[in-house]
Order: sequence, then C-alpha cells, then structure tokens
Amino acid sequence: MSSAIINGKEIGQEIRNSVAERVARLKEQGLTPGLAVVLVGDNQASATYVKNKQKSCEAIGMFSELVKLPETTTQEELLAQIELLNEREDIHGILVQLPLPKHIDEDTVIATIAVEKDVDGFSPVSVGKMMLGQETFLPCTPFGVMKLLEYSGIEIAGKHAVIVGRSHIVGKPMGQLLLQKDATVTYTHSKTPDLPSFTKQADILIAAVGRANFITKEHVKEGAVVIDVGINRDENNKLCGDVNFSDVDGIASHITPVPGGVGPMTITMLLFNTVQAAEYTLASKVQQ
Ligand SMILES: Nc1nc(=O)c2c([nH]1)NC[C@@H]1CN(c3ccc(C(=O)N[C@@H](CCC(=O)O)C(=O)O)cc3)C=[N+]21
Repeated sequence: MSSAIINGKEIGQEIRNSVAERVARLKEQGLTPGLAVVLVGDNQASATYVKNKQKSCEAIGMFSELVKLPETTTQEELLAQIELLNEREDIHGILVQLPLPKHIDEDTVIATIAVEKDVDGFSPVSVGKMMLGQETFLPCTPFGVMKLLEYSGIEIAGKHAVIVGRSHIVGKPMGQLLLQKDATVTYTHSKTPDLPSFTKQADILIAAVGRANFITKEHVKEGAVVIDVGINRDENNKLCGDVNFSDVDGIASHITPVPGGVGPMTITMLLFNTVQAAEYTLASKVQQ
C-alpha cells in the first residue's frame, strides 16, 4: 500500500483562508497588514521565492513591499534600510531573504530587525523566547511542519522524532517545537556515524539535510511519518526533496511531497505571523 500524502498545498490554503479573514477584519478597522521583503543581490532562486511571497501576500489582501538592493550594498547601508523599516507604521513584518552576499554578516543583520516585526522568527530574542516556550513568532518552516502534523491528526506526544540536520532555521527549532509537544527528540547531522541506526527508530522523521534524495528506505521504519523539508534540484534540474520519495513510498505511513509539502506551508506561516504582528499593533494602540 502506498503512503498517505500530506498535502501542504491544501492544508496551507485552508490556513490562508482563515488568515485572509483576519486581514479583512483588520482592514475594516483601517489597518492593512504589510510585509517588507528585503532582497540583496540577484540570486535567481531568491528572486523566485520573493516573487512567490509577494503574490501570496496580495492574494489574501495584504500589502507587500520589495526592497531590492544591489549585490554591492554595504552592511551599513543594509542596516540603515532595516532601521527605516523598523520605524515604518505601514510595515508590520520584515523578512530579509537569506542567504546574503558574503561580505555581509547575517547575524548582525537579523539582530537589527525589530523583534515585534521579526516574522521569520530568526532574531536572537525570538529564538530565545521560543526556547523558553514564551509567546513569539515561530520560524515559518518548523511552524508549518507542526501545522501539517496537527492537520493530519498525527500524534506527537510520546513519539520518537528524529531530526536529520541542525540548521538554525529548520533543524534546531524543529526539535524544540516537537519537544514542547512531548516528543522524545534525537538530533542527527553530517557527523553522526551510522545514520540509519538512528533514523530507523523514528516514529516521525524530519529530513532537513539539503541533499537531494538522501533519505532512502534503509533509513525509514515501517509506518513512520516522513516530513521532507528539502528543496533541491536533481541532475535534471527538477525540484526534489531530501527524501527519495518512490523508495520510501509504501514504507512510511505518511509522507510530504516536494513540491506541494512543506514549501507552501513556509509561506503560509509567514502570512500568519505577519497578520499576527499587525493585530498586535492594533491591540497596543487600543491600550494607549
Ligand atoms: N529570510 C528567509 N526566510 C525564508 O523563509 C527563506 C529565506 N530567507 N530564504 C530562502 C528559503 C527558501 N524558502 C522557501 C519557501 C517556500 C518554498 C515553496 O513554496 N516551494 C514550493 C515550490 C516552489 C517552486 O516550484 O520552486 C513547494 O515546495 O511546493 C520554497 C522555499 C523560504 N526561505
């Protein structure tokens, strides 16, 4: 029997519909949620992602502004742009598209984004709050994975979740969110010896390695839920995940496809966080 497909496009659309209703309610109160996307340089992949993000904002009635800066932008110039956006009343969320050119220090840039506008959830304060289980913007990709599991009725408490990959934006926060829902979490990475001996124990396997078709049937336990966070290009330049889908199909109980799995959820949760940021500003105005 083939594995059940977790459809991120469909689940994402359902969430976007409810975000669109919140946007409409804010507009009735004279506030249009606004997202600024900062893009430095002319990386082709980044340009495509950014266009998708803008289209998605507009589709639910949100305002989005692209701040496009040349590859030669200095760090000081970029920081100055972010500070301008921090001050703007019509901008509720700021996303600085990563990766940045090599002469710019990403950590410094991210730390400059006002915490109340950090809809990516990447700033040190947002990460710290997440670790402490305090209310904050959650990083969009792991947040989207949690929604996929929730909407698919997959139990997390008491399950063994194995994460492959330890990036700041996916692997690390992913483990944290699963831990908060009472999973037992194991982190594995490129230096883990005998990886299959760990991944084979997973009830929930999160593949976030960034290597095309890396996870095969030798890594997966019968009946496991397999979440593929990878966005890679194979040798034919076709979009593919970190999981060899056809190899794992039939072994996993559930699996996310690429495209149409985690990717659309990342953008959905960005919209979710931005509308939340706008709602917070309204709430704080009413209090004054
Ligand atoms: N500050 C920052 N925040 C990010 O969230 C961020 C970033 N930088 N840099 C780049 C990565 C990548 N990323 C994706 C989001 C959605 C899809 C997505 O929707 N993918 C579609 C397919 C799109 C296609 O066909 O190319 C899918 O999987 O179905 C992909 C990739 C967000 N990123």
